[in-house]
Amino acid sequence: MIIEGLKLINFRNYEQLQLQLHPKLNIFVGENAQGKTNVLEAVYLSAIGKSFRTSKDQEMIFVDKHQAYVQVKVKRVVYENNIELRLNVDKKKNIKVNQVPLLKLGELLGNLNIVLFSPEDLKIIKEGPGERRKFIDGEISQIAPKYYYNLNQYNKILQQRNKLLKYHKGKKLDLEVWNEQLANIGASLIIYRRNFIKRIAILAKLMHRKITDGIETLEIEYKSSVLIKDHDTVDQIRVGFLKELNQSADEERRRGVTLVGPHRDDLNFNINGLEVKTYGSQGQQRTAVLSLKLAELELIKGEVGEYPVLLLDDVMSELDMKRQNDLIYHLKHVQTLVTTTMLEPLNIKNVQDKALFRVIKGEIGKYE
Ligand SMILES: Nc1ncnc2c1ncn2[C@@H]1O[C@H](COP(=O)(O)OP(=O)(O)OP(=O)(O)O)[C@@H](O)[C@H]1O
Repeated sequence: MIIEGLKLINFRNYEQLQLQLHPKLNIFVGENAQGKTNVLEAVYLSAIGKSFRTSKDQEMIFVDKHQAYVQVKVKRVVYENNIELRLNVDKKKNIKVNQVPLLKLGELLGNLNIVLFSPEDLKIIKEGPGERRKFIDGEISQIAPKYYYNLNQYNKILQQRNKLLKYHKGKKLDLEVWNEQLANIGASLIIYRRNFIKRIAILAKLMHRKITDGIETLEIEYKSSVLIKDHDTVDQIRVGFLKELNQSADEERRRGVTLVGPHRDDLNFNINGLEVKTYGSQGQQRTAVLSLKLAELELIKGEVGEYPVLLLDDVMSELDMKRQNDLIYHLKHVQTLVTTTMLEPLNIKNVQDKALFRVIKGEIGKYE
């Protein structure tokens, strides 16, 4: 799929922008704080319904204005999607796809698939399990909106269960009904995660092998908080989950919080048997994330039948020549939006299919 055009009104530092995109490589060049990332943010918003930089929609509205408008025209193999978002200062945002207003944010997912690679993604490797869960949830939600719905349900049940535990901390409490609900929906999340991680792990291993000329083996492993076996069915997982909730009941009462479940899952990244977070060099960590991102492209292609749009925010110039070449090789069939402060470090001389844009103070023109 490709984005044909983008229109912004009062979005971040763009008062008015109408942009035609190239079907392959689009490079946005500009000094710091000119509005390069804002363009990627608008695209991300049209795909996911949220920003990757802020949880407050209001921050994306041009200061002192009341509404921001974002329109993205997506061309897919057999149909087109016209996505429109209106962010409002004092009420919820409105989203339309092909003129039809959406009732829930989840309905937007899948209309435009994207993969974002930004310096922040190193957090997936370097920081706590919450970052890795955010990654898993974001990726699965894009290809399986049912997962997004289940995840929201799970979080609601979890929140209420935690409230009860906290309120009755140290006291006896009957949680049977809550446990049943948590285990039911939690088991389905675990199955989705197990399958997704299995698939992305295979693809990322292949990518990483190629990028490192076969020297490094990247393994990604699902560390489920609930004890599961490889071929457990959803029902077996549900039963196991319930058992663990019962076993940890006393501890939960003491601590006033839910101790078992997908909200405590994690991922392990190993290179040649060593944990990347602890033993990997900066370069290895960056390459592991690159492999993961390339794997995502392939996984989405396998799932929806088309490559997603790739957003590279300020990461290209951080890669060495070999890795840039590997990346560009993989992008032959993928529409890509790249931001950079300088063109020189980018190894793109041999890439014919491209458009260069110059970004200055919320205006975009041809790069001359
Ligand atoms: N709501 C807003 N209204 C008006 N301007 C805004 C708003 N939010 C951000 N900006 C402006 O947008 C600019 C930052 O844009 P952006 O984050 O896209 O920078 P960038 O070109 O990617 O820079 P860098 O290379 O530093 O990452 C800043 O000048 C900032 O003041």
